[in-house]
Amino acid sequence: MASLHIGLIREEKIPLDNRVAFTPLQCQWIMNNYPDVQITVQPSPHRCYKDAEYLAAGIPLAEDLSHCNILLGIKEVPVDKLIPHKTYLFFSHTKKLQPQNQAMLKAIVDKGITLIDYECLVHTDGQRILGFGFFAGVVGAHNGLLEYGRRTGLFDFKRVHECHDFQELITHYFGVKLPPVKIVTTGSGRVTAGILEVMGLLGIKYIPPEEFLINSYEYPVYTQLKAGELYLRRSDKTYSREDFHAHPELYDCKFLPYVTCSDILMNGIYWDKKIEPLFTWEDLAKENFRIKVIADITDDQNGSIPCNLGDATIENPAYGVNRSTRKRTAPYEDGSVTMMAVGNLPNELPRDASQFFGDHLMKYIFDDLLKGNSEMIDKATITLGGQLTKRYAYMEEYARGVVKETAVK
Ligand SMILES: NC(=O)c1ccc[n+]([C@@H]2O[C@H](COP(=O)([O-])OP(=O)(O)OC[C@H]3O[C@@H](n4cnc5c(N)ncnc54)[C@H](O)[C@@H]3O)[C@@H](O)[C@H]2O)c1
Repeated sequence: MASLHIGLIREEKIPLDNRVAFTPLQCQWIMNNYPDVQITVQPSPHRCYKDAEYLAAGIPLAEDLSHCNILLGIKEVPVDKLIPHKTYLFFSHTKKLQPQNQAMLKAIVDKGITLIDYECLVHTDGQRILGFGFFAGVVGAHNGLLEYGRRTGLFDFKRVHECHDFQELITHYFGVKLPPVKIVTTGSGRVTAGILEVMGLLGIKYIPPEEFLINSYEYPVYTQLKAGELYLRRSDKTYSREDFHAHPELYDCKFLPYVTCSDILMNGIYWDKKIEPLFTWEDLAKENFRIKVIADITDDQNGSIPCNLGDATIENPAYGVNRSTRKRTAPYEDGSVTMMAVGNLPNELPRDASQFFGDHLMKYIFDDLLKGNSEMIDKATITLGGQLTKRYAYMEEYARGVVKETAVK
């Protein structure tokens, strides 16, 4: 194996991200276990792991990373920070020809850069390898409960970002006795795994969907609706995963009965424009709409949750939506549903989110990255030395800077 020098770049996209691809201890482990690998960290005042923590772990800091062959970041890299002829790994958000990143991809081509996109790294069954969904689910579930507690005045939680890390958050759950709240969760991916983690930590009892629909409980309970329980093909009332993914427009959504028997909705299901929303504005305005708080972790504006009117912030994660006027209100106003909708939830637990990410990077990607000649890496390589690879040839006009009206956001 040839010797390799990895650089961890400082996040520069505004708003500044606090996550990182490898923690100090992960860097130390790599340097101890891979004698041919060196790591250098670009100093950063806003990274969740401080420069001093990298130094304490024996990882050198340097502003200039021009000696590194591979540069690892998280978010898009500003054009003027891209170093020519390097190999970069980060979430580029370019494969759907997103207009906001077109200039960056053009610069990547012009500067002869190799771009490997984390989002395109998949297992052989097509499942994405890297993502931050689990901690989005943890933070979203916590925030959903917190908003319910504040809305009803029944209990209060500390904010997640005021905790050092997940371990500290868990200590705040000791001895918490929640009121008899009914929580409906959707999805089965990483986000939902994070939601279920919080349900488990708080001792909230799982109830199967069919029982949840008809029963009341004197203790807190939740149910989980996976896609197969939420969507049925209109023609024959069946569900097949492949068919649903290929033809979601042929499926009806079966969520409606749950709006009348749930207090909190925690939404973690994948959505796109062809998939029916969970309910309509008309349903929201009805007397029997019982849900008081929606933690929309999936967080598509006007998406699976029609009353998602856009993002709130980590500082103020919730707003209200008046059920009749459909207007944004203060979070807990009478006649409104409380919406918790934040697009960067993992940034509330950046140390854990980074560690989780780095673990998966080490486990599933690192060896392929070092040895080269990897199909998995090839599939995620958008540009090689500034040339679009065959798989991404459809981006040719976009990469040249040609503006098309069909591009998606
Ligand atoms: N608010 C935030 O901070 C935040 C953070 C991370 C993820 N998210 C969002 O949460 C949602 C879920 O993320 P996740 O990490 O759990 O995803 P995941 O990749 O772990 O799971 C997605 C699930 O959707 C299914 N799916 C994939 N493609 C599909 C298709 N074309 N049609 C129907 N179903 C499909 C998969 O089978 C899988 O079960 C996504 O929309 C994601 O963008 C939000």
